[in-house]
Amino acid sequence: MATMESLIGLINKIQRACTVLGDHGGEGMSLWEALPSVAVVGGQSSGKSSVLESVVGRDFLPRGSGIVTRRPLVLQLHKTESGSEYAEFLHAPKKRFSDFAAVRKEIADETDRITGKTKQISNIPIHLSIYSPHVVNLTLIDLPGLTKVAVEGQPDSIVEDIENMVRSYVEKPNCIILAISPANQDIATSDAIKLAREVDPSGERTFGVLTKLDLMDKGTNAQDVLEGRAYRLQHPWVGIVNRSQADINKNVDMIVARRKEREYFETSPDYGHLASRMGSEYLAKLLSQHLELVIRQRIPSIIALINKNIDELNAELDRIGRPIAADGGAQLYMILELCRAFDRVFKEHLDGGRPGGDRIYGVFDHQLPAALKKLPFDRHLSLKNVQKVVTEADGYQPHLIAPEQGYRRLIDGSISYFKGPAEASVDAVHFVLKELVRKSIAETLELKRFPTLSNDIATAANEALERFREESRKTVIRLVEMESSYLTVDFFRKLHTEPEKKPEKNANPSGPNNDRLGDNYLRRIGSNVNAYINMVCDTLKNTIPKAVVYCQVREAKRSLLSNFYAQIGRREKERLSAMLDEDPQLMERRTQIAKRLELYKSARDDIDAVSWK
Ligand SMILES: Nc1nc2c(ncn2[C@@H]2O[C@H](COP(=O)(O)OP(=O)(O)OP(=O)(O)O)[C@@H](O)[C@H]2O)c(=O)[nH]1
Repeated sequence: MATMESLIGLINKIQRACTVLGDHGGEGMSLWEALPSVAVVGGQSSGKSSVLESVVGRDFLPRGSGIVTRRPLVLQLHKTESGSEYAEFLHAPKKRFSDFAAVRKEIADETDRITGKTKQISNIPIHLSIYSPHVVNLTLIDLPGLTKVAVEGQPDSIVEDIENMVRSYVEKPNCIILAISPANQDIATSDAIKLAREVDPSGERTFGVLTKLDLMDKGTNAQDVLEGRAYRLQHPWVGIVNRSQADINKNVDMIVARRKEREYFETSPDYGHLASRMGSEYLAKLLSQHLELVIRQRIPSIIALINKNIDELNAELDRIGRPIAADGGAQLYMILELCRAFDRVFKEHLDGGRPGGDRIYGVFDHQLPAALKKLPFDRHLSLKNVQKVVTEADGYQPHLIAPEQGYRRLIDGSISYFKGPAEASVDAVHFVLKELVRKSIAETLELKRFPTLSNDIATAANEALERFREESRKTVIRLVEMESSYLTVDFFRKLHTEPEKKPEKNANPSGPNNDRLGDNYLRRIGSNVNAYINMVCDTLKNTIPKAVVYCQVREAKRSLLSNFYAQIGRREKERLSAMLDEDPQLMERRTQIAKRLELYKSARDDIDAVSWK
């Protein structure tokens, strides 16, 4: 069975972790909200600070008129076995305060650091731990005193602002409310009770504390309240006698004050019968016991919440990737793995599974045939041009049988038109591949966290594609030039054996010499060349795609990153780590997650250790 003190000490640990994590109960269910805490609530001058101080047993809270507490003070009391007392602030973790006057000054200064010297308030808590053999383990939250009027220099809204801030703490179901009311005021007018009733109507988490019993009018007493008749709460009321202002001015020691308080109750004719259940020491014990009960009830849900947080953080860590190894070999391995991941995605685009590869087929199936169709052979093989080319080719001696040179020039001229569509196919496929590289990088999840490496891969892949394009361009141009360099002889031989068509009736009637360069004759040359070019076109329509795929697509699949691999293999460790440079925001996020994980895990270990003891 866990001991009470270890349980509360444990909760203190978790609460400190929450503050480190900046988790002071924002949106959603935070760990902070899952843990019980004790908030001290009361009107101004109700004796709030005095109660807190006597529970702690030390003078340390700033005093003054008006609103002194302008930020919540989360006060964690740690009982030590022996030794000296000291205090520590979370915002100055290395500094131990053993002078409590300095603690008071630090609270005031730290308040001003956030709120400025104005009398504004802030809901960011100050975290103070006090280590002492004279305290019980307890976490208390001191809140600004509820007020009814704004003092000079404060906006009118301050009354409401304070009430809202106090309410934001006490309305949490895990908050135990220490409602301070002065005995010399009618309990019906108590600000603390009013607010407590509003947020905790059943009274199960409200502890009524009645201060200033010694200041009541002679002949009156607070038995009605303390015995629960005037205002009923589920927990018994505790009466307190704090130091008077005169005691404070005389620097009456806290220990002495406690003794005097004890004596007051023991000797009081009104409260003697209640003495064992009165006073600040009793209040501290009562609170600890109640906290133990609440914490014990909460352990399963706290563990569940921590586990949920751990799972979420782990999942996020998986998503953004684990930290990078420090040694060169491991980094090289990692780079190669990332390249391979990219390569896999890229190949899926080409081979199917991901879209994009089909666009290459589109180039061959639509773009190339359409471009071939548009070639201006009509113009090139028009009667006029045929005549011009044939005549020019003959020079000063007209041909005798067949215009051999004329044919060759017409064919050469026509074939050279194929270079355009051939090169356009090369370029079109190049752009498809380039786009696929871009897409593949974006789709390679593993690469997301490495913008530098992504860039390097993109550059290397694009350089390779550029080389393939050049090679492919040379190859398709060569294919076209091969067509000019040696013609298909059979085609022309066959032409020769075909019977000549009879000239049409209204054809050119001029003599044989004239007929040699007559329209029919030229038309025939044109149509022969055209037929030959059609045959070449059919061939190229098939061979250009083959060349393009061979030089560009096949190479991209085989060796897109080959040069890159060779380069990085030679690289120094420094340059490798530079390549694995991550997005700084991501690195920051990972560090944060790691820190949170560690805190949650240690909180969980602590809980496990305590709850199974
Ligand atoms: N005689 C006597 N005086 C008390 C008692 N409790 C508080 N006082 C005095 O009442 C005054 C106000 O007490 P504080 O403890 O400062 O009250 P507070 O609620 O913290 O007030 P603020 O800090 O202004 O919000 C001080 O002068 C205390 O000495 C008590 O039980 N008996």
